Amino acid sequence: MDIQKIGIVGAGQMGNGIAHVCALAGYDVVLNDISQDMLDKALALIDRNLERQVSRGKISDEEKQSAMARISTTLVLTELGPSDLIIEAATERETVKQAIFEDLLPHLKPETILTSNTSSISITRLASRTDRPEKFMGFHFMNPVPVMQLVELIRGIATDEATFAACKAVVDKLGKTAATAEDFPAFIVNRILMPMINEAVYTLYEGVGNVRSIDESLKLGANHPMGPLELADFIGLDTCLAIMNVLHDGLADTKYRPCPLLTKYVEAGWLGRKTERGFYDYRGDTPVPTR
Ligand SMILES: CC(=O)CC(=O)SCCNC(=O)CCNC(=O)[C@H](O)C(C)(C)COP(=O)(O)OP(=O)(O)OC[C@H]1O[C@@H](n2cnc3c(N)ncnc32)[C@H](O)[C@@H]1OP(=O)(O)O
Ligand SMILES: NC(=O)C1=CN([C@@H]2O[C@H](COP(=O)(O)OP(=O)(O)OC[C@H]3O[C@@H](n4cnc5c(N)ncnc54)[C@H](OP(=O)(O)O)[C@@H]3O)[C@@H](O)[C@H]2O)C=CC1
Repeated sequence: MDIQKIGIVGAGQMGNGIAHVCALAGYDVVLNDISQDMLDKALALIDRNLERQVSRGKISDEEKQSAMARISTTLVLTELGPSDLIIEAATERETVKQAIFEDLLPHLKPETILTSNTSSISITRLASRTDRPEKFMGFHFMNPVPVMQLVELIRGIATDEATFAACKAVVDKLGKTAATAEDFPAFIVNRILMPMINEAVYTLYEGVGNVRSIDESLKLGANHPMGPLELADFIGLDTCLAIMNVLHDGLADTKYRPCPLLTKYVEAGWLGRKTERGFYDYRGDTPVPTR
């Protein structure tokens, strides 16, 4: 299938990054969210991130302007109806994602491909609640989307080859690299990354180190670009907890139990950078550890 129009649901940090790279690659993009404020913020951020690429000589000002012109935003989910491909990037909660697909389906063309940017949730289960499980896939971008090279492609049990080939062609056109993963909880990247982040929170919880020493240890001792707690704040602590819960429930192994301290931060609404407080407090000029 020749994909030209892409509908993106959810204008948070992933949705805006996905809109950015799709528009830059020449796709027409309609970005949907339930909050006008999120849509406005997303457009402003895309503009800023494209400008950063212009100032570093990565793209021309003309390319930036055409990319911006290819993005429209809407609060009305049904306006994604004419899309050839849907990329759902709303909150990491299965009921939210199911409801979005349910509301969207009656307005879509029969050939439209459905995908989810979920970090962990079963693609097979999400697909089974739609009228087209063979045209449903996991399309998992990494954060920050304009910078990270990888896209994980996850087939559900029913996904057909034409759907996989169409999604792979999109990844190629974005100039990114596809890795295929089987549909098991959290796929490849988060199966490995999230237990490490959770272990860093246990290390903090048990007092083995503080926020700064834990992050510095992994940055200077293992050459990670960000420490695990800094990265958790960057991803969003609600998303990290949701992924650990999917691993714990789906694999039924206590080694995946979420650290109670991670739960406590989420309960406090300290979700990391997006709420300006998590393992660090971002409200001042420089991030200050909260422990
Ligand atoms: C949870 C999931 O489901 C899956 C996931 O995504 S897991 C998370 C995966 N992501 C990571 O692990 C990210 C780890 N961190 C990093 O790689 C780096 O810290 C980083 C790329 C985010 C920033 O790198 P840095 O060297 O500290 O910053 P900086 O020098 O300012 O940026 C590097 C480049 O990225 C660009 N950049 C940084 N953040 C950006 C953003 N949000 N949007 C667009 N461009 C951005 C910069 O413009 C710069 O570009 P050039 O190389 O062209 O100059
Ligand atoms: N953060 C990361 O590093 C990565 C996340 N992902 C995945 O991407 C998805 C999005 O994550 P992320 O962008 O970080 O999350 P954010 O919290 O930044 O954004 C989610 C957005 O979805 C919106 N939303 C919630 N419900 C609906 C709905 N019914 N219709 C439309 N929009 C809705 C939220 O609105 P509101 O705020 O008003 O609730 C919010 O704007 C998740 O599935 C996550 O697991 C994948 C890779 C990396």
